[in-house]
Amino acid sequence: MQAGEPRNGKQVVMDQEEIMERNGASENMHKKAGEAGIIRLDAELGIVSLDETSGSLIGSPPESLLGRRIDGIVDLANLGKLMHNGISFSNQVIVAGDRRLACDYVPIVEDDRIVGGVLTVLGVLPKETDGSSDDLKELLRSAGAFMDLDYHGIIILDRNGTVVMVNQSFAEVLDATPQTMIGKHVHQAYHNSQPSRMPVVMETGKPEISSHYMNGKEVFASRYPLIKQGKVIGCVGKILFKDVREISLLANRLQSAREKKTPARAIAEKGSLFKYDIDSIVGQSAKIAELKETLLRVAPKNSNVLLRGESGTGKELCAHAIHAASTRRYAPFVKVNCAAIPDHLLESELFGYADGAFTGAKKGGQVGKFELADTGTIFLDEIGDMPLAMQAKLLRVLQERELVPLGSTVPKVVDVRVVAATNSNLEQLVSEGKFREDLYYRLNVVALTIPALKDRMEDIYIITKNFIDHFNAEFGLSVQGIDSEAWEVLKHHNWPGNIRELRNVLESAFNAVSGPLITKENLPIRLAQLCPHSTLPHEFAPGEDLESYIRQHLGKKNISDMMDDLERVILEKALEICNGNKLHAAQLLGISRPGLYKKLQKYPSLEKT
Ligand SMILES: Nc1ncnc2c1ncn2[C@@H]1O[C@H](COP(=O)(O)OP(=O)(O)OP(=O)(O)O)[C@@H](O)[C@H]1O
Repeated sequence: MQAGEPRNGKQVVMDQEEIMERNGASENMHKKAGEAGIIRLDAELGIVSLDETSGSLIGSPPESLLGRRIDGIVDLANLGKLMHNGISFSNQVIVAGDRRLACDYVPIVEDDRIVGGVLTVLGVLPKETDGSSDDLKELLRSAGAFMDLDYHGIIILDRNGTVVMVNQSFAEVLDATPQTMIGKHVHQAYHNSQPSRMPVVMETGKPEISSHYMNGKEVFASRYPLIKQGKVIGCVGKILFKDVREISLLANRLQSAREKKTPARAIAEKGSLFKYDIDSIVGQSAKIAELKETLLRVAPKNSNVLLRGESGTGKELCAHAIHAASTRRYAPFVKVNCAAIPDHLLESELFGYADGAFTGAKKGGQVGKFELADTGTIFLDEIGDMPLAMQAKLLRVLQERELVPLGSTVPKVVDVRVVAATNSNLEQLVSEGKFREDLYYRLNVVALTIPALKDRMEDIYIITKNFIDHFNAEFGLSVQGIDSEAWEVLKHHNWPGNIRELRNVLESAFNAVSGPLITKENLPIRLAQLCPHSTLPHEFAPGEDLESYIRQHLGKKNISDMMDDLERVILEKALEICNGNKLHAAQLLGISRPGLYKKLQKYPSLEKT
């Protein structure tokens, strides 16, 4: 259909009503419009129907407008492009003759195709705004198109201090709408706020950037005088940060990334602010590609995530990646290892305590991890080891989004996304009554299983290459790779400790390597022993006869080293019997969970396996 050609209004209107209902546009638009005029357009911006109000607001009888293109009747400036591209806007200005009209626009989409749109003419803007200079009017027309799309709040004043343009984002900070602000002097348009600095900026002609209290919030804003041929014609203000705390969070992160030499420095130089992000998950297997895709899909949502997988597979790394790909990325990421904290300290660690809550408590109390993670992400590692009493308290915080610090009666509201991880069989713990079923369902909203290294052995090459690069930088070496005999050893191992074990093996090889390639001799003895033709002297290993070990090493190793060998084997065996469950292993060994963690720190290859 050509522009200007009359249309069969009735038929098209009925179709569009139907489409609008489906798009959810109709009801909202009418409600919002009140006394406003409604103009329905087709895909080429031709007028399909319009009401009396639109005609009188535009200043022409409706029948003289029907069938014509809207951009031939009013000056849409850049808004025309948005409408053509199916982008909605609100409270933008179009010019009809000498009238400036405030308008909203919603496209109508059917089967992913833009079939038309609804332009709501909200009203004629007050005359005083027309006191702006021609230069300012021109600027406003071209500014209109981008202002509504800008995340930052933007406001424009004319030389008299009258608001001539303001976007949704800015108005939201004041709990207002652009329509209620436009036409008012800036001092009347702001409520519950510090007086605007923009009139001052127009007086001095000097831009300013500073924090400002608006509607009870401290924002960070810039203001620039608009100068044409040496004359101030208005002022533009922009809210750069809607909460000044965002700035210090960002600055702290940048600072710590700058200070650290490796690996955060390297990551920062790559252009990322985060310790780890999705690119830190190395692997080319289909399993890892699928995992990364899922991580990126769930990251922007706010749902709790449960990461499952054997120890050392990269659950913590994935938690970091989720945080870095979420909208919470500039807020804190706080990790809590539920198994490593003694039961009686866990509550105060998570929720904090008030002044004088218990004997020995710090003066002034202490902020808990949940509060530290406010607006960010809390990573609850080893959630399966959380004591039952604590599980009930955690559930309450997840449900009510508020916590009460130990010894306090005042609840605190927290906005925290929970990513939990476990290598325990939670379903079994639930059936044994050791893990609350309701908490299980709360955490299990999105469950992701990280594959074990043995199930994606094709990744071992690229992960090894990455660790070699990493350790070359850390050790100041230039190791080229791994010789074929050493590769045989790595490939025959079944990696119960997964990537963490591979990393530890390579780190220990870097301590031993003397040439360009890592050899079998540079690998830990217990690994090299797997190779059938090993000639290396062996260490005490599980299943070995204790007496023959002692005979072989007496006089070669001191007693403390031999005790360490023995301790390592005992710990390894206990963990194996308990399927890696540290709480059970600690009970079996007759020590506390934190005590077990302390011991495991002595043996890198065992730590957390
Ligand atoms: N895909 C990967 N690419 C590179 N490094 C990885 C990968 N997965 C894990 N790592 C590294 O392996 C080590 C162990 O990872 P991580 O701590 O995330 O494992 P985990 O599953 O949380 O372990 P645990 O269950 O014992 O807490 C870390 O040094 C981590 O950076």
